[in-house]
Amino acid sequence: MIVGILGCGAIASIIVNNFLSKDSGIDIKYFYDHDMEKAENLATISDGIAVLDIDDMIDNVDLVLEAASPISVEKFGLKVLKKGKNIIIMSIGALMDNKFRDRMIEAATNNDAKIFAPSGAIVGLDGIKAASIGKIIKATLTTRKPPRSLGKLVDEEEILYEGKASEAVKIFPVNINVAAALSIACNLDVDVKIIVDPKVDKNVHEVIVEGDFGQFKTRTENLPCEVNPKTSMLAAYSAIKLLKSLNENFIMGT
Ligand SMILES: NC(=O)C1=CN([C@@H]2O[C@H](COP(=O)(O)OP(=O)(O)OC[C@H]3O[C@@H](n4cnc5c(N)ncnc54)[C@H](OP(=O)(O)O)[C@@H]3O)[C@@H](O)[C@H]2O)C=CC1
Ligand SMILES: O=C([O-])CC(=O)C(=O)O
Repeated sequence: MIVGILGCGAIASIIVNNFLSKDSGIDIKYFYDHDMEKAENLATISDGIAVLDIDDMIDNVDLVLEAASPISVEKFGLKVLKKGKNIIIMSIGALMDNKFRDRMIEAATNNDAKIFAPSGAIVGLDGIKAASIGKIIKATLTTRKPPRSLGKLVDEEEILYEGKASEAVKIFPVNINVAAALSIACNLDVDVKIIVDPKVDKNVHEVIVEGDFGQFKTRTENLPCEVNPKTSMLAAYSAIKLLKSLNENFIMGT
């Protein structure tokens, strides 16, 4: 499987640095970023090709791994699917817009392509997928990040946002994709609280889900990426695991 990466920042670097073996049958070969230098850096590490024109990537791959921004999904997502190529989307916030999500799913269906959304920086999506077979009644997300992860300078804990996920992804497009993942998996516009807290040094996500199965609560204390503290290491690892699982014959978890 030939893969191209859209967006050559923190997540892409972790993927490239943890995916050097080509034994998996997956070849991460093409790199695109609006900063050509970033694409060239990753291409050099992985003996790949940096492209100036995204079509040169899409036309030559089986799958595009988006690790750029919600805007990039809006800009290139349909194009990838209409060319019959699969896509892994990290910037899941783009899919909170129901009309856009439906158009993406329609394009995937009509062109025999697939859209994958990794679990990213939260835990519990496996249980939510199982729970969604019954009825999910309520889901909440509380995200607590250090000031540097949210680009804030504060001395004391402060609630930055309290409301629905659909609004949260508009206000914090590169900080709360996890709320979109949770909402889409639960089929609910979940309640979100975002707290900036100078006392924590990790990106902490607490998820509570209630349904006819019972209730669960998960708490992830994520180490932020060195190069981009907004983003947690686990998010990049989830993309790598999903990518590898596409070529595996034994699938664990829902
Ligand atoms: N699902 C989840 O749980 C998580 C999702 N994410 C999301 O994944 C995405 C990638 O994260 P991360 O690697 O940390 O981000 P980075 O900012 O480190 O890297 C993204 C790269 O993509 C580039 N880029 C952005 N938009 C475009 C575009 N339209 N066309 C070409 N290049 C573009 C950026 O350039 P520039 O900097 O110049 O804009 C940057 O070089 C983000 O949207 C982030 O919010 C992150 C963590 C968890
Ligand atoms: O990485 C994280 O902790 C969460 C994040 O940035 C996002 O959901 O966009």
